[in-house]
Amino acid sequence: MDQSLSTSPARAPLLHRLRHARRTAFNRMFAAVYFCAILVLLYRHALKLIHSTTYASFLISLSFLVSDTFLAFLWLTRQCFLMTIVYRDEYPENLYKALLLEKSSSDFPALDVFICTTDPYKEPPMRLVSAALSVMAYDYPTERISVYVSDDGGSQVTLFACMEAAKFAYHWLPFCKKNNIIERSPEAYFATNHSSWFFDTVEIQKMYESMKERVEKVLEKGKVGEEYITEEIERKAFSKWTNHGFTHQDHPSIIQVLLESGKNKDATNHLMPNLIYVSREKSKTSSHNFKGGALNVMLRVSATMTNAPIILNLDCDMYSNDPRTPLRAFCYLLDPKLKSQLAYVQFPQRFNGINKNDTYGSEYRRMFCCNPLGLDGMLGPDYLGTGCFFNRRAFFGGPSTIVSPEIPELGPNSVVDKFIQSQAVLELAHKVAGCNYEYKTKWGYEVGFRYGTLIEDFFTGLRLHCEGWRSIFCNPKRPAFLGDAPISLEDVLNQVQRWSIGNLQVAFSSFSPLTYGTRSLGTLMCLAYTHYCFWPTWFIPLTLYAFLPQLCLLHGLSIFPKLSEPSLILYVFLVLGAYGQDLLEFLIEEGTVQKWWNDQRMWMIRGLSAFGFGCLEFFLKCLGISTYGFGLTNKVIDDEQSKRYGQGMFEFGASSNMFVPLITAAIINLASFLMGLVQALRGSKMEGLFLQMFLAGFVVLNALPIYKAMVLRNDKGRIPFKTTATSTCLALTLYGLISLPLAN
Ligand SMILES: O=c1ccn([C@@H]2O[C@H](COP(=O)(O)OP(=O)(O)O[C@H]3O[C@H](CO)[C@@H](O)[C@H](O)[C@H]3O)[C@@H](O)[C@H]2O)c(=O)[nH]1
Ligand SMILES: [Mn+2]
Repeated sequence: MDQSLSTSPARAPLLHRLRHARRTAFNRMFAAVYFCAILVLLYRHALKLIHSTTYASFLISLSFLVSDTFLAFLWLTRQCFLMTIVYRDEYPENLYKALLLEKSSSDFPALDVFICTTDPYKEPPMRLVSAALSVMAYDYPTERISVYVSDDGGSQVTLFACMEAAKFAYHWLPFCKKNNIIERSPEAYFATNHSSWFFDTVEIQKMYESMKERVEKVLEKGKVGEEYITEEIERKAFSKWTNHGFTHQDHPSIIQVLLESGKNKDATNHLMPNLIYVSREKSKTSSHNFKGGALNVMLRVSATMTNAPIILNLDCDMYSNDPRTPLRAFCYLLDPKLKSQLAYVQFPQRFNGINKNDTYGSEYRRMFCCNPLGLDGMLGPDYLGTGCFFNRRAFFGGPSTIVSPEIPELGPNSVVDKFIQSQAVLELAHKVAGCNYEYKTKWGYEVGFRYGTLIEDFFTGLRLHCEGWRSIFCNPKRPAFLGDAPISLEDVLNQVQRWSIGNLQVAFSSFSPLTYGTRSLGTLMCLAYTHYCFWPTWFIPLTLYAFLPQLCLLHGLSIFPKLSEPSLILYVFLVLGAYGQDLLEFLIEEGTVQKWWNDQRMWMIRGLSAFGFGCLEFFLKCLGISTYGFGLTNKVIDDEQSKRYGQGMFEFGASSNMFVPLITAAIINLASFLMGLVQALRGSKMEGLFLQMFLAGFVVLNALPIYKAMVLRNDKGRIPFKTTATSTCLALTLYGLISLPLAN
């Protein structure tokens, strides 16, 4: 499928390879044809608008012109992902030869890993423990690794879990290395089949289970009881929580070094990595900027303690499933030809435990796999929020312009020459973990994860591209990090709502011609897509297409071309072309037809719910009427719920407002489809209404699980009666409302 293209000179050992996907030529040709078809469609809408004779037909033509213009914009900006698709492979085995490394540990750069966690009741601490251990056990000089756990929940349970992880690491690290284990997350390893087990597995599994029991007991109690404290130093650490006035939203910074690589050794007398627990200062009077804020604190605290040139960022719900991952990233980050302009290497986000046909499209194949491949060929993928190796220098201005922070120790070139537990280091670390540090400092404006707001993710990427860096996307067929996806529709939609609010926030704060005026067209398209893909361009056209033609059908009004009209071909081409190309793209990236079907269904569902609610909430916030937070995705799984998920059933359950527009659309489409069917059976001429009926039928097909959950199911995941009733009332109201202009 692909043509090969070496990026290294002929005889030097190959570190990585770039392949251009052959289908780009087809994509380009298809885009040209499709573009012409869009122009014809818009021209047709404009003509109809000008020649409309009634008020109703004017309104209808205007709605179609507006929504198809939005869709055209969306299509146009999406093309940047299809024009230059590339794949990469890396060859870590050549790293030693290519870079003349002696395999002595000092040849490898130090690596700081940040793992974010927030709420131990939504993000099980054992999940965090597994994530941390999977990184601590990397096939990489252990003493060059420092793992920083960022606890935004300020919870002693999380600190306890980290202490337990440190103790377990004493056995786990040598066990993994001796037996050359692939899955170095204990949770994932013990869940694998017994063929990959060794004679000492049972013993270490016992240790793991007993650690798990302790952590879960402490979690249940909410605090660490006397019986779990074995050393004075631990008692001292936990005493911070008993201080008067300590709450999760209001407390001083807590930094606890749990393992120090110079001092701590494992069961086989090898050095351990550093493991540091950090809970930044919180105060009710200053905004903490959620995960973005946490990452900025991590950047500063790690600078004072280890200041590694390379940073890996992980969420507590993702673990590393390949112990050679750092070496893979270093094939790029240490490449002499690339390294001076390379800001980060992003690995794909892949998930475990997704059901057979991916009911909720939770793989986000397009966003996490397909799109970054296209961006990589152009200017580099966006930062996806986790599983990303950064060049620390990239946070301090462009490749040739360095922005030095006020405190020189925080700069990327500063060398830490003191022990991490020395008083000077700890004092500075506590200071820079303070909640007001960013206020009126260069850090607050120019350094760090710039958009330390609700959502930092995609946008850090944008900023780096703008300043002359590039980034790299690793092949999605070789995942290096795995996580769990939410398994209830409500959780999925809340997550998307948060993303859409974050995108809007950044779109409004940064998308100005002044900032981006000098960028290339390709960059602008990517910016536009990433900024706008989550809002009106989804939900306005979708809402229109899910309601208007069907309501008109109920009134017997024809608004699409008749079967005999030649312009029908245009409609068919536009719809089949878009869906067909999308399906193809999906299948090539290892998708299946059923998964694609569910994914396109989720596109509609998201468009009819989360995006609209996200927009609404954002504008209410602008008017000062509402406030929103980072609604964490729930990672605790209910057994019954997960059983239903396994069977591919939709999980509605809670009576969420988010479902109302969805169910309303489902009711209206079913009603209008049935109406059309009855009329057709009665023998009325349906030629003018055929396309509308077809559209309603398509929505009905997509909405089958909704009807089932409304009437046929009795389990806890069914749609609550209240939601069905509200939606029915809304459907009747809409029917009534549309009758008014049509009556004229
Ligand atoms: O105030 C906060 C809120 C969240 N987090 C952490 O942020 C991470 C992501 O939160 P999660 O609830 O798991 O969000 P998801 O929607 O599942 O995650 C996706 O979307 C996020 C942005 O919305 C990205 O940051 C993630 O990398 C991406 O996997 C977790 O480790 C949280 O602990 C914090 O550190 N502080
Ligand atoms: Mn997550």
